[in-house]
Amino acid sequence: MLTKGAGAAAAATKKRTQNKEDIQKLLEDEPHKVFDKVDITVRAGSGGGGEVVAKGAGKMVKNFKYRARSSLPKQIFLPTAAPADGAEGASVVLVADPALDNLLHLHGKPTLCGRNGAAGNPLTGSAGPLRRALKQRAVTPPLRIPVPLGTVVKRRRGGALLGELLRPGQTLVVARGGAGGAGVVAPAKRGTARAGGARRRQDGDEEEEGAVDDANWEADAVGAQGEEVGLSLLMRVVADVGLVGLPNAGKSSLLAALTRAQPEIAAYPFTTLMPNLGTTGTGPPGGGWGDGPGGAVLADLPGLIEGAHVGRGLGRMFLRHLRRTSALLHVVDAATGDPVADYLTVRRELRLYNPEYCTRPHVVALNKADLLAADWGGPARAAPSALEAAILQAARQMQDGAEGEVQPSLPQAVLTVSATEGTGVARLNQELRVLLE
Ligand SMILES: Nc1nc2c(ncn2[C@@H]2O[C@H](COP(=O)(O)OP(=O)(O)OP(=O)(O)O)[C@@H](O)[C@H]2O)c(=O)[nH]1
Ligand SMILES: [Mg+2]
Repeated sequence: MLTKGAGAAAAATKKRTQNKEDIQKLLEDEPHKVFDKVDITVRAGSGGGGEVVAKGAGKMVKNFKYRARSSLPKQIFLPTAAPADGAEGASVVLVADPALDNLLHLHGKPTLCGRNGAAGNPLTGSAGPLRRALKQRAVTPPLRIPVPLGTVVKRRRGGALLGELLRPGQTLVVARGGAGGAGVVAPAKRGTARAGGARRRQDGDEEEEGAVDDANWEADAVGAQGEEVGLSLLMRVVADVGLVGLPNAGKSSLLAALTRAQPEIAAYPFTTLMPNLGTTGTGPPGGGWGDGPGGAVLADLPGLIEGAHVGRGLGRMFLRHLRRTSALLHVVDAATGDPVADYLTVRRELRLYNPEYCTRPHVVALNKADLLAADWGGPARAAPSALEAAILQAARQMQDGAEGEVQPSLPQAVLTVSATEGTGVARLNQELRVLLE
């Protein structure tokens, strides 16, 4: 029986280790698969125990009013202070941290625990030090867990929504600390005599039978257990504008041109695996940028391909990150065979995933204009102005072709830009500002 139990325990440990290794491997190899969700368990601290003071406890102290030959006693009895309460246990609080953009730091963590409350103690515990100014309840600092903006918190069991963290610094208490135990005065034991208030214990065998009247008197002094909750955290990018387009269209390059962000840029598809955020400047048009209040937050998402709405490529995993954006910036590679078809592919994927997405106001950026100029007049390449017109035309056709319910929006502007050379970027910035107003 014992060996069997030991075997099961060893198996459980092995499984745990295996799980941990799996998570570690996943985090190293494919973090984009789990960057926006994690399951964690949090446990708040338990309350500290209340102080237990014997009834009539105290001590004899010198009576300062005593004068020779006065009738006052030389010593008087000083009862102990009222018994102190235990401190409340630490609550567990989630805090929206604008510096974070994923939930990877919470993977593979054991249960996150708040500290237990301090026991009631007139000197150091909940009653505070004896100095009056400091004599306040001891406070147990809560356990603060940083999460990125846009985190949705659900209870793992049952899936009840506990809250969302959208503003920087916003907090959400997910597990409350246990209440501290109350300070109690122990009932007098039978067979304990007091003389002059001082406690004097009688001999052994009498104390032995010292039964207590209320057998449960000590229960009040015990601190309550802290809450333990299993949570599912899900993050959705919070941004004003979402950058969408086929892989390799230059979305990350445009984000780098419009903001201070420094996303990875490379000449192959699916360079971007996790959303990158950046804030546009509010400086004068054309004259540099700088982050400041009022700047728009742009989110550069991984490339979309045909079938993304059913999960092809990085598909659905990222389409949902558009939920909280209020406008879209379509990035189209103007130097491909058919930029208009590329634009329509992305529009269609958006509509198939969520019809509401393609009704949002948007701007089209025809990127890589420098390549267009290089081999001007080639058979497959149209002049920028003709391309812009063709995109508008296609958008109108899509709008006309829509059946009833949802009207896809027309682009508010179609601009030819070059992310690498910076042409048209200042105008694009302006258009985005207008778009958001
Ligand atoms: N000539 C030229 N090349 C550009 C321009 N913008 C981007 N590129 C190049 O296009 C390639 C892809 O750029 P990215 O910004 O990584 O494209 P992306 O859309 O973010 O790609 P994914 O993240 O893979 O979806 C890189 O080699 C860039 O240097 C441009 O305006 N002109
Ligand atoms: Mg990219």
